[in-house]
Amino acid sequence: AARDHGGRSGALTGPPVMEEEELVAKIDVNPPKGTRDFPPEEMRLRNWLFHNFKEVSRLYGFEEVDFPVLESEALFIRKAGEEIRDQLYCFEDRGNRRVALRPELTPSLARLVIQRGKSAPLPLKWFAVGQCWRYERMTRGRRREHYQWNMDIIGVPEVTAEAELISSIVTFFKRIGITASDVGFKVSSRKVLQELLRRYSLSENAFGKVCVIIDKIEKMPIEEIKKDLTSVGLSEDVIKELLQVLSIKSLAELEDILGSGEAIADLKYLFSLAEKFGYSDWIQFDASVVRGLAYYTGIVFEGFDRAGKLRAICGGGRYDRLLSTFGGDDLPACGFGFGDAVIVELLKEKHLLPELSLQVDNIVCALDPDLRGAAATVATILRGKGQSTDLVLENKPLKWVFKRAARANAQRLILVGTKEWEKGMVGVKILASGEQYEIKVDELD
Ligand SMILES: OCc1cccc(Br)n1
Repeated sequence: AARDHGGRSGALTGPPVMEEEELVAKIDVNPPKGTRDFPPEEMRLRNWLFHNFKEVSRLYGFEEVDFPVLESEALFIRKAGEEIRDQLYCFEDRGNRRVALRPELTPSLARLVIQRGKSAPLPLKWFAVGQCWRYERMTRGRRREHYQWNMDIIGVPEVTAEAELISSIVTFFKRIGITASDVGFKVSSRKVLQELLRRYSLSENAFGKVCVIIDKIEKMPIEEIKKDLTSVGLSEDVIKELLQVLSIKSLAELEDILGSGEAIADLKYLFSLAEKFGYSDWIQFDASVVRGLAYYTGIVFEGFDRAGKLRAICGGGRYDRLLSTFGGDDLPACGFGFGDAVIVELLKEKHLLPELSLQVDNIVCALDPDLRGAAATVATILRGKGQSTDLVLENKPLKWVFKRAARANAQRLILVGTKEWEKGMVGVKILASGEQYEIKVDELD
């Protein structure tokens, strides 16, 4: 085919055919599988959510911390068969180091606490909002990343710490319009299991595995649960008794079986504190709550939607032995994780998604190309006053400027015209009312 100067074929109807070496395959413009972009409208919702996370953390006197998304793989290798380990996003880096994209924030927090050692003034009240990763086979089409809000209290052995954390989540829910009729917290303690299993010689390591297995009780057939429990050494009778205890929904009934040990004492204290915090109608005892992380050692809780349509909204608990698993000295610790996905599904269900749109105070436009500099001066003055200002950077018809102003919900349109500028003035149009007037630049407020 004849070639024109651009090296393209002479074909007049088809698309331009590039030279072989010029051929560039169009890249996939979607984000990697299981990940999300945050275009402006999504980013506004995310910022709104994170602002509420951070505002509650501030209200509770917590300090913000953060850690690398990339951590040593060793931080997450626990022996209890957790899902979080099966789905670890791990690889070997160019220095042949085994590393992983963090699947949760708590191990990083524990690492930093150990690093800070005795210099850290206890109790520590730290919070973080960070992206966490898992490598899940996309068969289920689920996401591979989410952002998690964490709040942790390090150095307080009393249940007052767990009560404080649950209070902070209730405060968050209230801020965004979620009520106790929408959401509740199932609360229990791993000490229930511990005290029950202490009657049978079960190894420490097996305890973590038992908890991880039980956490799947609503997600797997009961026969599989029983098979897994047998594989960690529980007899048929013990499994039967265990499953019976897990169905208990009242503390009184639990006390009849367990007697008055630490588990009951902790739970009674937590429920009495809930009364004082004013969130009694948000929480209920449920012995089946164990959470799927092996390192919990005491109170555990999870936020659930009462309509039963969604996965757990958040979850947490006490983890008094985590630091020593990393070679540090143990410190009492508790915390929770709150993901950014289920909560948005809940807000959609409840028609509580906030109306968030782009807002600017001013749009500044030069009516003549020679006034671009003047328009830049005006925009700088307005920005110096803390006013968000969109400066039109090219020659555009007024129709275009008005359209952009409407899209940006601009309060004012500032027009820089030759006649006005000669008098040191600009034209102002209040877009809501249509009112328009001229004003001296140095009187702009
Ligand atoms: O909730 C577990 C989890 C961990 C990392 C990333 C995602 Br998505 N989900």
